[in-house]
Amino acid sequence: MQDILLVSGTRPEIIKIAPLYHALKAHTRANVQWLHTGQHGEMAQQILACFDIVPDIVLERRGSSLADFSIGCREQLEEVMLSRSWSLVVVQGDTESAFLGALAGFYHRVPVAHIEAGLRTYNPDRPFPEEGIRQMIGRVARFHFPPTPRAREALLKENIADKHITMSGNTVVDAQQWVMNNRGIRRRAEGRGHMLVTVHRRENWGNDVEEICHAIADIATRHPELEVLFPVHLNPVIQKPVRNILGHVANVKLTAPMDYLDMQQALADSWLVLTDSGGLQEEAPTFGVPLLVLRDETERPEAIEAGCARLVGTRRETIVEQVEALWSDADAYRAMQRAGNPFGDGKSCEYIVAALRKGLSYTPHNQAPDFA
Ligand SMILES: CC(=O)N[C@@H]1[C@@H](OP(=O)(O)OP(=O)(O)OC[C@H]2O[C@@H](n3ccc(=O)[nH]c3=O)[C@H](O)[C@@H]2O)O[C@H](CO)[C@@H](O)[C@@H]1O
Repeated sequence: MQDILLVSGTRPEIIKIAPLYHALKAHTRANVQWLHTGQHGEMAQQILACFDIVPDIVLERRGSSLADFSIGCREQLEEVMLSRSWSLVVVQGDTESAFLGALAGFYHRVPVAHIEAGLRTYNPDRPFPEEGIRQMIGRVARFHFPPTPRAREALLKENIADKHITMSGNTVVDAQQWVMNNRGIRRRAEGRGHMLVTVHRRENWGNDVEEICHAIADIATRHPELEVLFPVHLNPVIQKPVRNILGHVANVKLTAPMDYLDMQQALADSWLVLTDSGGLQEEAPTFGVPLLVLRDETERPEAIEAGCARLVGTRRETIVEQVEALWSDADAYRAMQRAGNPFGDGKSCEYIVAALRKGLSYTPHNQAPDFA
């Protein structure tokens, strides 16, 4: 029996690996083991529960600094790697957990599969440290699953052999389909719906968060009939300015971070999304909800090119102008709504399982593949 190790650490990783876990369990005879590194704690448990996943291995988070977390995680991963003869390690994205999972596979000569491969800004400072981590995982992975043609091109330019690359779309869309099918998520709002806002990225800490909040206050004041829903990240760097600037605006509802199902429901019920989140850029088009990206650049330009999102940056006046433009121009709004989702068709896991089945059957210690 082939033993496959799925490594997760943060909220977005769990969301994007969850549908693959279910697909591998349903369509192969492999022994699929879910490992959680503990990088995100309580928030991770919530998301795992949404997808009916109980991790097989949970590492103990040692220390609060990234260095301490890394050292502890590396040590414990070493024990896990030695505990059996793994056939494959699967990592997703660009976190420390993904990097350590990939490194563990690499050192033990176990093939590494990288989901959401090939995202690039080629600016190691933005996003930091993700851009560097993505590139490093790309160097050690055997199977690369870029979500889009652009991501595939980036990998080819980095001299990764075509035969090791399978363009799969983003599994985030599979995750959405899973909750639509299994949890009944669908649009329930009547009329326009609310404006959903999230901000958490490091690049926006400080003055940019304040500018964004002032813009939201301006919009909410001009349109008292528009409800603004803002799940506020727990980081005090975000909490403080958001509560100071928006805490008393009547039609702005500040909430705790939402669990994944509530977030998908909130997304489905939105008129417009304002965010610096990567995941939401990929998710909003599934529900046909236009999105404004509160950043100066994005490693997901596909949404901008497809027309379902606009890059607006963090200047107060520009944000207000862009929201007003969509408020008053029904045609422009509809065009964004109808652009479709450039990140995937909900079949990414099917493509990934097929590619792994083919690829793994050639590795020497897997003479009799268990992929049925
Ligand atoms: C540079 C970059 O782009 N990096 C990305 C970034 O990920 P991100 O920006 O997508 O992260 P978030 O916005 O935190 O998560 C999004 C997911 O969470 C759900 N969500 C959100 C708020 C909430 O209240 N409840 C929820 O359920 C939401 O629907 C969505 O699915 O960092 C990760 C490393 O941490 C990286 O791997 C990832 O490339």
